Amino acid sequence: MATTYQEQFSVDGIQFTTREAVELIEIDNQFAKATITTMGGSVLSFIPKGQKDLLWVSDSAIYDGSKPIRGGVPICWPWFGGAKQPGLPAHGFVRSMVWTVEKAAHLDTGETRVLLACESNEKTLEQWPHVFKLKLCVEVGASLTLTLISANLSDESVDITEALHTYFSVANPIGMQIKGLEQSTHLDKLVDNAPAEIQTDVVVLNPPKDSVYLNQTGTVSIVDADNERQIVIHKRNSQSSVVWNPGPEIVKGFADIDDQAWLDFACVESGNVLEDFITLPAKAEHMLSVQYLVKPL
Ligand SMILES: O=P(O)(O)OC[C@H]1O[C@@H](O)[C@H](O)[C@@H](O)[C@@H]1O
Repeated sequence: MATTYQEQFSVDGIQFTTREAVELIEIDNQFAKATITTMGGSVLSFIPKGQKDLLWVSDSAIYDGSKPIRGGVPICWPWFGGAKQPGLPAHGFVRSMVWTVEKAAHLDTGETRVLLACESNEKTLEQWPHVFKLKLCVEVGASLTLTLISANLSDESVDITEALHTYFSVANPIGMQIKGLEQSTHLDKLVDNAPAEIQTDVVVLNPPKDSVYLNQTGTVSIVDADNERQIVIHKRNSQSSVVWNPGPEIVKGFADIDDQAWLDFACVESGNVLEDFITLPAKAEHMLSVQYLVKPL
């Protein structure tokens, strides 16, 4: 009989469970609780001790393995947004793959580290003809750190776009401030990626919003005022941020988001998208990393 993950990584505070067809990794340490799924290598929940969840997952999310779970931190890779060829999935294919757990352990600091991975196979090569391995290192402590490592195992250089498509749980997205995006070139996806005016003032979310901020490398902060907290996003090797909330009309087109649920989240995504693409030379690796932490207002 095959060894289960629970047998392989037997340690208090790291529990492997299932919900329908989806495998979950439940972490509980002195700093926080977190839930990760092997479906798409996505973190679904991060609750620092004494605080509310930073992440939002839809009440109508689908757990039968047929599609990515709506919420948490889906990984868009090897492309962000629509595919260049018709018939291929938006935001790439790794969010629909079942990832492998390579490591799961507590560190001497009391934090927990889980390493997940996925790699090219016959099906991915049909969609994207490049041999790759993708690793996600999840570190659960007082903050949540996600490090995505893209390895190009082929003999040719390849271009990728990517994003950690994070759904943050917020008390009220209407009029919410998102700091750190001012001064960046900004494209409006709601009007065919039209270049929008560079904003000199702090971005205020007025759903619907679907905006890409290019050449944006600095820290971004979500002012979740009604929860009396600020969610801080520190980024490494990320040139782009994306802000998305469908608002009351567009949300109706999403079967796995309830009509009122746009009031509960804001996606603030970190990555390298559109013209901020990454060229990965043959056999090279690229690392994208984010750290999410909560500060009182
Ligand atoms: O429904 P999906 O494929 O998860 O995408 C959700 C949204 O993801 C955002 O990143 C895009 O900017 C939006 O245009 C898109 O609607």
